[in-house]
Amino acid sequence: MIRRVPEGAPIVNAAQMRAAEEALFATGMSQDTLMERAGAAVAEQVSRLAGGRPVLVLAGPGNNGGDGYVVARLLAARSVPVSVARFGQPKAGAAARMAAQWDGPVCDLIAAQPHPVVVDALLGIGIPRPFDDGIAAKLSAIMAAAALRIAIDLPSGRHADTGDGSGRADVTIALGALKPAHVLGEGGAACGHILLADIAVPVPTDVLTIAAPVLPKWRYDVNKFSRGMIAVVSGAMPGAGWLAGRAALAAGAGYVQLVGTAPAEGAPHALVRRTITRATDLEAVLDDDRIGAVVIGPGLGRDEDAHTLLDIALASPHDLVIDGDALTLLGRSVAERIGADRRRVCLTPHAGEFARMFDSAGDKLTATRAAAQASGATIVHKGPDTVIAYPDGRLIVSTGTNPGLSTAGSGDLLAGIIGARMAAGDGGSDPVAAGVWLHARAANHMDAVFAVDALPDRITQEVNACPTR
Ligand SMILES: NC(=O)C1=CN([C@@H]2O[C@H](COP(=O)(O)OP(=O)(O)OC[C@H]3O[C@@H](n4cnc5c(N)ncnc54)[C@H](O)[C@@H]3O)[C@@H](O)[C@H]2O)[C@@H](O)CC1
Ligand SMILES: [K+]
Repeated sequence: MIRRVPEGAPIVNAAQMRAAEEALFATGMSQDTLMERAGAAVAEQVSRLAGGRPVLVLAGPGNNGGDGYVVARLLAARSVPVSVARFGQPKAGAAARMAAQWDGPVCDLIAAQPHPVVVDALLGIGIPRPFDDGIAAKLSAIMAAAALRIAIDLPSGRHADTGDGSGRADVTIALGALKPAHVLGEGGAACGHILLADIAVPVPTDVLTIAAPVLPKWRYDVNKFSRGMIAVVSGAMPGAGWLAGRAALAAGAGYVQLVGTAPAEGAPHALVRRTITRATDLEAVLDDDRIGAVVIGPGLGRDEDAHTLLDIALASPHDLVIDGDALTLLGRSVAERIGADRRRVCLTPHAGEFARMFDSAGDKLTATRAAAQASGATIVHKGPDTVIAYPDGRLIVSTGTNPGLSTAGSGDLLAGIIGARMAAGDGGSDPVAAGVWLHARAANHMDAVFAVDALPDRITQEVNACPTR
């Protein structure tokens, strides 16, 4: 499923969210005001999504439940048919005060009747404990009978920071900021579409969801080199290099050289083949200061020639996109060898490649950030949740993308697109994130099953639709 995830949205963990709320309370804002604000934002969305169907709000014991009581009251005020199923006694404070203001139909969760629309306000960013058997069974029956399940902040039972647990929703309305659970792994998928309710809580963070890029505007005297000249170093499986080169052209590069001892044949003819006799001949090809970026790794193989080609690419002064086999060849010595102190380097590992190069303990955000800081490279840690980490600590997460992208050749395209954007010059937004966005965005316009060969044309459409500056 392609999930809607807000672009450029802040992501914070539970502790950071609580600290942001506390900072606001310290300025004199009351918890009731904030809860009213959260409830109003959620009620607005629920009323739109419910389309007149009866709504059941499941209200838990904490502040998430408090939000639920506000939502019920505001929906009733809009004449939406709504009732509340209560789970546990609302805790003293804002939650209890909001519960006391609900004077509509209410029953215990265990006695709740199925409804077409269910609003899950049982648990939020508090640490969830598993529900006891009776409640768990009742909850799954209520959820199974619903046509639309809307979770407030998190599907109840999911841990905000890890996404672990068992809750599930069709739509999750995140309050104030996204949490790691909304974007990472199976937990992210379990949240369904994500909406962000702006409750005006300032959340300082350097972790954001990906956003549409701005591409650098061409100068009046633009030429094939200034648009971006890239060299794709092709190895034992030249088809992969061909895909990277084809995608680089599609993503706007002005001149793409496909270099190898056996480059792939076939269209497009704009792809310039530089067939070399021996791997060592790469040195002369890369001795060209018009080259804006070198892409190496797709289909490189791991034989002796592959080592030679990689050594020469690393010895060149060019910016690098390193993918596939080249990552495996670098392994644990990646930081020492890539020379990220004298050029831009982008590494594009999937989970297996990442584990061969870096310590992958901890969650994906933390591990990827540490790897970027240790290597000095920008890292695109691919997967259903792609995490981009910059050496300065910033993170960008791309998630919710068409799972049809999970096919052989997809990563080759991505390496080529990133290479093209890196070589396209400055002035736009970050070229690595731009590449990841274009790849995902193009895939989201395809059906579930598509051939990667068909993606480049769609990538070109996306490039042409991007604003420039
Ligand atoms: N902090 C604030 O001022 C605001 C918080 N908001 C809401 O408050 C939420 C966080 O509130 P809380 O910290 O109260 O956390 P929760 O609402 O997640 O509730 C945690 C409570 O549930 C209990 N609990 C957990 N698992 C249970 C189980 N299996 N059976 C029974 N009880 C269980 C815990 O012991 C704890 O008392 C946010 O997600 C958001 O929805 C919003 O109202 C905005 C303002
Ligand atoms: K919830």
